[in-house]
Amino acid sequence: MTAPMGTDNVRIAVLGAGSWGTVFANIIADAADLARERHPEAPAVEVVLWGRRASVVEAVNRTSQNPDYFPGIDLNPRLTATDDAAKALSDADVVVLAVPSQTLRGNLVEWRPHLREDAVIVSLMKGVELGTLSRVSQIIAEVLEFPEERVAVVSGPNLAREIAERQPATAVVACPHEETAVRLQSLFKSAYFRPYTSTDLVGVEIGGAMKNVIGLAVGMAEGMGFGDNTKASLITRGLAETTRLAVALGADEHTLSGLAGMGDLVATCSSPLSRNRTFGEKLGAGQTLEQVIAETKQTAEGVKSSESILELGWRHGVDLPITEAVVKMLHHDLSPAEALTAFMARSSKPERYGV
Ligand SMILES: NC(=O)c1ccc[n+]([C@@H]2O[C@H](COP(=O)([O-])OP(=O)(O)OC[C@H]3O[C@@H](n4cnc5c(N)ncnc54)[C@H](O)[C@@H]3O)[C@@H](O)[C@H]2O)c1
Ligand SMILES: O=P(O)(O)OC[C@H](O)CO
Repeated sequence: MTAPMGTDNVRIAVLGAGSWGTVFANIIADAADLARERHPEAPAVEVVLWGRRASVVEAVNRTSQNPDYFPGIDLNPRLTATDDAAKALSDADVVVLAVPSQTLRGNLVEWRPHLREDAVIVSLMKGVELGTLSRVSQIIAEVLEFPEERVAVVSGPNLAREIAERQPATAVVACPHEETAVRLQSLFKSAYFRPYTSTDLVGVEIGGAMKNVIGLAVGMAEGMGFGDNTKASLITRGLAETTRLAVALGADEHTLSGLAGMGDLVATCSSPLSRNRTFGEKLGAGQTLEQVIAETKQTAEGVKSSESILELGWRHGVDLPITEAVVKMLHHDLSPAEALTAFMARSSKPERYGV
């Protein structure tokens, strides 16, 4: 990896013009403007957003807004969009992926012929694939046959709406190859978005995927009318089971107390902006799964990933009681009240076990 993120101009394609893809493309464009303002000799960065729907693409190009997701919020005017993936990918040095985790494998097969062989791929996704139990970076490496130094992940407490409003936020850019993480960090650092680096891809990805499941559980507690003790208990024990699984998969325990672990868990479990928490809240308030799915227009990754994460736990002999309760409620007709009773009645144990 040389020119893409060195001194030459950079072309970045962001695939997925939904909530996070739109905002992340905007971060990159704003970051490039700031870099140029401070260092006029900095490489030029071109950002192109790919979306499936022609109406969204047309609106971004004509009005510099994405009215379906963020009406009234102005995006960087240098951001352009296309519904032609081949065009977006043509000559892209960095390809950022922001589609649902469960569709990614099929999307990548379609996009692969258009990708540059030396491109760097960055996942913004927070899920674990059903069936294969693969993390997103593993899907990318497998389908594209890319080496680990060209696959990275960005994760953290990043509720898209707040960052669309350019409120300050932080994140982690993870890649086993530190130099890649550092170069991406410099491309993504704007006045309001501060990425840190990590080489712990496993910890960062498991933190991101599991906080969605715990967010569903906390939402259910909220919907059932429970208060802050219940929610704090779920968050804290949720972090314990996230850490157990991540460490069993080879992660560094400390990653889970960082931004991609505790940070994201707190943001998701506290915010009405979280799709996962909101989804759980509606279930806890008594709506059926079908009703909530019908009302949910954006991706709530935890609904499907709860099942693959539970299976990962079984495969590695890791106890995931909150995840198990969420799976039973979502997919096996256990009521939130029954799940809570079963959770509270589990055998007694010391607070620190298994890690
Ligand atoms: N929204 C956030 O605040 C946020 C923050 C951090 C990470 N994430 C993660 O980013 C990923 C994307 O989430 P999002 O919030 O942008 O979701 P979203 O539902 O807002 O957007 C998903 C995008 O993927 C597209 N899409 C849906 N099905 C597709 C398919 N079969 N093929 C190709 N494209 C398809 C949609 O058209 C849409 O543009 C998720 O893994 C999510 O966990 C989201
Ligand atoms: O809306 P959610 O629940 O997918 O959460 C969004 C982000 O992942 C928060 O960091």
